[in-house]
Amino acid sequence: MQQFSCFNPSKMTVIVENPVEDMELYEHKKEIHVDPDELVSDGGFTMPDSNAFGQSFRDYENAENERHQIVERTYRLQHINQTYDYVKKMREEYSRLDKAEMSIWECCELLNDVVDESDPDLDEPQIMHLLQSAEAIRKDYPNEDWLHLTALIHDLGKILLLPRFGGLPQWSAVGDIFPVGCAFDESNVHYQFFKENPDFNNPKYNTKTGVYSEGCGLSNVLMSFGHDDYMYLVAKENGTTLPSAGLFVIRYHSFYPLHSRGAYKHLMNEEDVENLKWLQIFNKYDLYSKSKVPIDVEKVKPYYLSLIEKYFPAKVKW
Ligand SMILES: O[C@H]1[C@H](O)[C@@H](O)[C@H](O)[C@@H](O)[C@H]1O
Ligand SMILES: [Fe+2]
Ligand SMILES: [Fe+2]
Repeated sequence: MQQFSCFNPSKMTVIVENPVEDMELYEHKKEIHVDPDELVSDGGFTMPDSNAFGQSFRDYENAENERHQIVERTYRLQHINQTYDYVKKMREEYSRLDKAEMSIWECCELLNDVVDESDPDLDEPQIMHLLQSAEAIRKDYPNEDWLHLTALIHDLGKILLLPRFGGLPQWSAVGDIFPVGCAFDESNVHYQFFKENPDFNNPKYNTKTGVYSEGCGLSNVLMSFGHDDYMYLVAKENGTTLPSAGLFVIRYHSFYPLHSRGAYKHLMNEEDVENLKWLQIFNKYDLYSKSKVPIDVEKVKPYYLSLIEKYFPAKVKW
């Protein structure tokens, strides 16, 4: 894996958004300067050669894999049903944040009841995945506490599957994400299922830029609705002080066609290009920390509670 090859640890600037401002406008930003010496690109965390089932990671073709059919069904429904209109409707509904009030840690605990049917690499409770990815990234980037917290919360949006949060179907909560309103790129997994999406043949939505323009910036692009966008909305609307790179990682961590295959780059603006470097770092820990090695929750809990207190209000609207 050469995911770091494009990461140039020269003096980096991370933009922090003022949470009360409309972030789509990218105004009123504070800047944090990160010391590049703190950034260890390959330290304590070792990437495994195969996943917890002894197979290669992200193998969507392997019919021997018993989870294969469940995963394929999820993607089939996702690709057929996630249309431009559907996404607009869901974003409106979930921007209201009227489902619950609870702390970030309470939400982590809720993830124990969530099963993700899009993931060929993981059948552990989701809370383990949160802690495994956070602890893995902490090993290599000990001083970037915002990155540890970003990892801890990146998948919390999967509560969308629980009845209290709308009990959404798997295809509207998990899996890789992609833009709607422009042509679906062939690098999406199980691309063939898009042919049954009503937008596939709609000339408004099926050209390379569709309803967007070159370099318009990802924040102006509607993404298929799921746990990434929901958690981004929750973090932003509750006034998190996480830097813009943290919000970007949360919002696009499932955008594999972009961060791992380089598709849709024509929609990015300069700030996206900067933030993508962090996302590509993050992805290594998100994907390759999925294992059967458990984390002692009680031991690490005080550390994560301190980060939650630093970056979030005590009660968060969901
Ligand atoms: O199956 C996985 C899982 O749902 C992850 O949480 C998501 O971020 C990935 O993109 C997806 O491939
Ligand atoms: Fe995810
Ligand atoms: Fe994840």
